[in-house]
Amino acid sequence: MNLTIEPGDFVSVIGNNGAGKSTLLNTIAGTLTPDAGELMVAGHRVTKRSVAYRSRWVSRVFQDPKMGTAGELSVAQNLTLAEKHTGSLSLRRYRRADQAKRYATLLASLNMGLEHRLTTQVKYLSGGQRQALSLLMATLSQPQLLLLDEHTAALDPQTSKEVMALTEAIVTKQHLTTMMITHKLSDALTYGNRLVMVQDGQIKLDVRGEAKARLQASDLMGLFSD
Ligand SMILES: Nc1ncnc2c1ncn2[C@@H]1O[C@H](COP(=O)(O)OP(=O)(O)OP(=O)(O)O)[C@@H](O)[C@H]1O
Repeated sequence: MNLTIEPGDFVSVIGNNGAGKSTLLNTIAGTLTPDAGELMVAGHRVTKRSVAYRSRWVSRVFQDPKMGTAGELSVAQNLTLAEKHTGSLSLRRYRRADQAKRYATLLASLNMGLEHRLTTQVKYLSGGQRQALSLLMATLSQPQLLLLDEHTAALDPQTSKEVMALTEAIVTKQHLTTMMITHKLSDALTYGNRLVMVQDGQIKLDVRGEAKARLQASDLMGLFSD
């Protein structure tokens, strides 16, 4: 597979079960090391580097809302952890006294009522609230690459819509380079400037811009059955 993601790309990745989508994301994130080939992230050769090393550039939101947050910790404590991870001085230099106010402002932008739940343990949040928090935490550091691994698949249709709208808002506001695996063709068509279809470990289709905007679900269904 040879794939170059350009800065600012928002790529939807689709494909049949077993096509290789997760393997691709795992290889980029570093949970899988390829037998051959090379992987560059933000100009750095990271092929054999650990997940932790890459995490300064790469953030990930998983399908399972429990994966991106610490359930025993409060909403505020989770945000503090994410901030510590960013190493961002601009974020760190805020005084502790400002923290609650600043977190409330950040959380209010999610429109999930989380600004009133700062001291609530995350395990008591709904899946949608938890996934929105995961998204916020994953993007606090302004990552060079945001990986979304079917991050709305475990949510009900309405919440899934809300989290997708939130995703688009955050990605657009921060100009994040993003790869999103999804089985929802409508989401793949609606969101992002580029669509990649993976089949048998290869890129079967790679369309962007106008060509992507013209794509219909029926075009993709035809390719799935090829
Ligand atoms: N470390 C590995 N070494 C060799 N083959 C692997 C490895 N990990 C996964 N595979 C195989 O690669 C293929 C692609 O799997 P992958 O999980 O990437 O598919 P997927 O497109 O994400 O599917 P799904 O939509 O079901 O999640 C599968 O046949 C899987 O068994």
